[in-house]
Parts: sequence; structure tokens; C-alpha cells
Amino acid sequence: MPLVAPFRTSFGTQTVREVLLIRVVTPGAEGWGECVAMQDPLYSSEYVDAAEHVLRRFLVPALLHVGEVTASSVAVHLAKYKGHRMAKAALEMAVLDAELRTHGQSFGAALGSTRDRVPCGVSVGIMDSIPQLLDVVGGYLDAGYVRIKLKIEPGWDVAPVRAVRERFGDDLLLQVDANTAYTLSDVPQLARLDPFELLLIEQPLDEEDVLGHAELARHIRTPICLDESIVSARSAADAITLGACRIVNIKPGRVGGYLEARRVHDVCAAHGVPVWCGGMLETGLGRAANVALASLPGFTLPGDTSASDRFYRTDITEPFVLESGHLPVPTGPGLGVTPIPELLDEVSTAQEWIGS
Ligand SMILES: CC(=O)N[C@@H](Cc1ccc2ccccc2c1)C(=O)O
Ligand SMILES: [Mg+2]
Repeated sequence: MPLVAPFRTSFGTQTVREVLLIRVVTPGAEGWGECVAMQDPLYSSEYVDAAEHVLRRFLVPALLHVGEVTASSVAVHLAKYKGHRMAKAALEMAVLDAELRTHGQSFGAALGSTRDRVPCGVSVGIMDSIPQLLDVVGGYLDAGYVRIKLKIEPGWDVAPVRAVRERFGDDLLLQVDANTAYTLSDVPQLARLDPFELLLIEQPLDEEDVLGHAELARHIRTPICLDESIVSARSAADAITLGACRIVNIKPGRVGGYLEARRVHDVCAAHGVPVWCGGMLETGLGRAANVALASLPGFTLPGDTSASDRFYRTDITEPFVLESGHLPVPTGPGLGVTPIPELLDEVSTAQEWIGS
């Protein structure tokens, strides 16, 4: 799927999204899952071809051998295979969708939704110039987004943040995301962000450097939020206990599924740690599930649950359209959305049936 504009982060520039979808067929209903892995292993170790391979070779056969499968048992059946959380999450999502459609229950109702719409933030890429950045940010604010997140990297951090603060004022909800681009030697530079009263700085250091984030937290005022480091409820509890983060970005694919995402939410709530729903440039399928998740009570910060047109001119489902800075939580059975066949066909490059 082509992106409406190049999206540049500290780990590269994306112009196209290659996405792996899973359709599960059961006697009761069909279910859809979306794997959030990128085409290349730049955000994490997973990537589309690897996810496809591990699903075909190990994960789908494991479920086919079980026979009767429920969504809550998928993770147990797949646990013997290490890692591949995004691939596992996509499979569990498809089984959960089929199960919920069969019983006529929405994702929101199943996960514990307490709201019927969620406030939406937007992730803004690294730009070629400050004027271009200010134009793009202005456009998103005009569209109604309630929070701005700026991608940063060494050489593009203090100046863009200062420019956005000076242009749009101190009341703007503003945060940054480094995608692991800094090290502890950058502490002085990161401390220069403190005067701008950011909501948070997301994943400044390497995803495995939990103690480094705890050390960084002793030298900067901006609250640290972790993304890539949080791969499960256990890792969230460990990071919080070690003082590595005060806020958590929850991405169901990164933690192994929506059921684990709810456990991350519960662990963070138990520690009084606010969470928000991150984004992986999902189609309307993953977007529907993320908006439902983002409506749980502990999601007290606006997430990267942007409208479909933030990234795509044409989504494969009915588009999610921002209404007064919010997206409505789908109410239909399961995801509440399904791919529109002709739109899915237009972007499909390959498909494969794996049956028992
Ligand atoms: C919205 C946002 O910033 N997402 C990720 C980074 C990201 C960036 C580019 C991507 C391209 C294809 C698939 C996933 C991607 C995720 C983040 O929060 O760190
Ligand atoms: Mg991030």
C-alpha cells in the first residue's frame, strides 16, 4: 500500500507499506488478523517474509493440530516457539475476531472498553526543513489531532521542538520519539529538551538498554516512555520497577497480541503508569482493534491512533475519519470492519491457503 507521503524516522524512510494479513475460517465465522511487522527488520527483528515463514512452517500448523481453538488458548499453543510476537499476535487477532463475530461481541466489549470514542494524536516524521515541518504540523492541528509527536534523531531534535513550541504555543500536547537513536553520551543534548515541557520522550536508547533508560531518567526531566523495549507484561513490570519509564506505549503486535496488550495495560495501571496506544501504520483492520484497545480506562494519553488518511489515500476497509479529534470505537461484532474485497484485491500481491 503506497503511503500518502514519505515517512522518515531515525531508522529509515518508508514510502510503501507491505503488510501481511491473516484470514481464519471457522465453522462460525471468518476472522481477520494484521501482522504489524515491517518489510525490513528496522524497527524490530521481525519482518514480513519471516513472519510469513514462521506462520506457515510452525504457528498455523500448531493450531491446526489442536482442533478446537479459542483465542485465549492461542498463546499457550504457540508458546513453545520462541519470539515472533508480531506473527503470533496476527494469528491470535484473527482467531479472536472469528470467535467474537461468532458470538456477536465487539473487540471493545471483549477487552473492557469504557468509552465509545478515543482522542487521537499523530506521529510526524523527520522533515527536510523546519518550515516544512511547521506546515505539516499546522495541517494536522487543523485536521483536529489533539497531540503532536515528532520523530527525532541526533541533528534533528532541539531545533524542531523549539520551532513547534514557538509557533503553536505552550498548551500544545507535544512529545518526541527517537526510536532508539541516542546513547547515554547524548544526555546533555537530551536534557536540552527539558525546557519545552514535553509530555514524554519515547525510546531514546537501545531497546535492550533498560538500565540505561533508568540512568537517563536521573539526568533529564522529560518523562521517559518506552516502546521497543516493552515486549510483554513482564517486561513492562520490570522496566517500571527499575525506573526505566514512567509511561508506556502499548502496541499489541509488539507484545504478542491484544490479550497480552490488555495484561500490559493492567500491570501499568497497577503501578499507576499511564499508557497510550502506539501505531504501526496499520490498515483499518489493525486500526479498528487499536481504537478498541485505546478505549480501556488506563489509556489516559492520546495515542498514535490516527485516521486512515494519515498514511493511506485508500484504506482496505471503510476509512477511519477523525471527528473533533477523536475516532469512534467500532461497535460491530469482532473488529467491526472487514476488508472491502475489491480494495483488498487492488493491493494484494500474493495469497496462500494453509489448511488442515
Ligand atoms: C506511528 C509511529 O511512529 N510508529 C512507530 C514507528 C514506525 C515507523 C514506520 C513504520 C513503517 C511501517 C510499519 C511500522 C512503522 C513503525 C513508533 O511509534 O515508533
Ligand atoms: Mg515509537
